[in-house]
Amino acid sequence: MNIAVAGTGYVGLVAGVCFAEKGHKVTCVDVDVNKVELMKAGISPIYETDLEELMRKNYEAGTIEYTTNYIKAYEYADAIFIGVGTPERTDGSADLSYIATVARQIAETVRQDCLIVVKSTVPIGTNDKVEQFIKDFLVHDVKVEIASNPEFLAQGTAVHDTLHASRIIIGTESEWAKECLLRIYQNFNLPIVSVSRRSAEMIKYASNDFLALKISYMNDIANLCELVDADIEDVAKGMSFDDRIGGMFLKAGIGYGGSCFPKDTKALKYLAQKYGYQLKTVEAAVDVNKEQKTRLFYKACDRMITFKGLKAAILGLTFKPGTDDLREAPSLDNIPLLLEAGAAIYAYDPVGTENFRTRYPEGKNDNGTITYVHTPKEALESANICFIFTEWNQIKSITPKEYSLWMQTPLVYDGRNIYKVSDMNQAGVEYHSIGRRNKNIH
Ligand SMILES: NC(=O)c1ccc[n+]([C@@H]2O[C@H](COP(=O)([O-])OP(=O)(O)OC[C@H]3O[C@@H](n4cnc5c(N)ncnc54)[C@H](O)[C@@H]3O)[C@@H](O)[C@H]2O)c1
Ligand SMILES: O=c1ccn([C@@H]2O[C@H](COP(=O)(O)OP(=O)(O)O[C@H]3O[C@H](CO)[C@@H](O)[C@H](O)[C@H]3O)[C@@H](O)[C@H]2O)c(=O)[nH]1
Repeated sequence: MNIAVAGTGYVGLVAGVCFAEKGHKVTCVDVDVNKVELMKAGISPIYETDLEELMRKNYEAGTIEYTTNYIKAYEYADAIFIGVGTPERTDGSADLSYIATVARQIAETVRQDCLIVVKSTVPIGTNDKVEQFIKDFLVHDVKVEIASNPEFLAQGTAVHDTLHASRIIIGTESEWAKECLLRIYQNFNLPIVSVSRRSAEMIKYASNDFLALKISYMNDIANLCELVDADIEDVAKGMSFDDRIGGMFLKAGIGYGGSCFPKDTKALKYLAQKYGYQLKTVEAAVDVNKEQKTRLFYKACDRMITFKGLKAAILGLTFKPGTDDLREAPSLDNIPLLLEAGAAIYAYDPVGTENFRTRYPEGKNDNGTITYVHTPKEALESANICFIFTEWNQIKSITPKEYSLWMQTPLVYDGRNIYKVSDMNQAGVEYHSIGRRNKNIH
């Protein structure tokens, strides 16, 4: 089929490339000229495993193209997928302005019957509004219908998650729309769950918020573990054997970040409030996460008399490994606090440094300074304190002994529970992590 995709971020670009890979003719549209030029040159504007290879393969085969010319892309498309952002507004609600812009552009350009598929995460009822909006502004006498097809990929594994998705959710209001989506996904050979549009929109939020809740629950239990001298890693392991609980997303740490969990929990909380309902579980997940993110910093404050002039090694800036994305990363909560306290920060991240530098330029920031380094060793050498924010392999491969060899004071605050407490203590490191008591400190 002839498919257009609006937005070439994590969702739009990966969906477009995978549709091309599965035999469709795809045109990816973005308003960002630089992104489009990069993609035409075979370069992915986002850091994702396997993406560039598939982009090049399909571009050379002529099954995918990139453009800023939405008119050409939309006018004779059989289906248009919308994958633009729905960021958080200051009140927690989802900003639908990008969706509205694309909807208007579609209404004014489509010249043949067309299925419009909303892949972006949108509040329940948005698809209805998009349909009405497009019909209100439709220029040509054609049939348009809206379907919901939320996306479940995770960053860092986006291509794999799309080609091997656990399920494809299609939310439609007619047999025509359903048949069309079934045809689009025919070659993916994946389980398809067909529901109403509103249920599909809810499945996305309910899934993300459940995972966020699971993480916050484990973080809450982890904090209690520290008080009662239990070990959260052992607790999670013991829980994971129960199939009803499952082994995934039980990892306690420095709180969830990323472009989705933080905003989607707040958006559902906001939506519930709008209907006069208090979504207490999700609210609790949000509250726990907020405190979790700076818990280690405040623990360090209890231990230190000052950060002024001290060398603080920061290992990991991105919200998770496998991505250069900094959205809602714990580093963004903690580094400003350390700078305010006067620390001399030496930050290492294998791919996130350039993005971080645009927000915090090298040199003096607030009362402190920040220096970006190329290796963990440069960050750790002569350091007085170390914070681990991301569990990159390059960071996991630092041995406990190296901390005590390289640092002036081997004092480590690990937000990802990378090491065994006993290994760190044996190596002479004062080690603070999440949900596990440092046996050397009472
Ligand atoms: N990032 C993820 O892992 C992920 C996973 C599942 C769902 N989602 C949801 O998918 C949506 C998109 O997320 P993302 O992370 O891919 O966003 P993103 O910010 O990475 O990309 C959005 C893209 O849309 C482009 N754009 C804006 N207006 C446009 C227009 N009028 N026409 C064409 N392009 C336009 C932007 O230039 C940008 O390149 C959000 O609703 C998000 O919640 C994201
Ligand atoms: O046990 C865990 C698992 C994850 N995290 C953290 O949770 C955040 C999100 O991680 P992850 O879910 O792996 O990454 P995302 O790319 O944000 O993907 C989530 O958000 C996407 C956007 O909606 C969804 O499509 C995905 O299904 C969903 O996993 C990160 O900060 C992780 O460090 C934990 O703290 N403990």
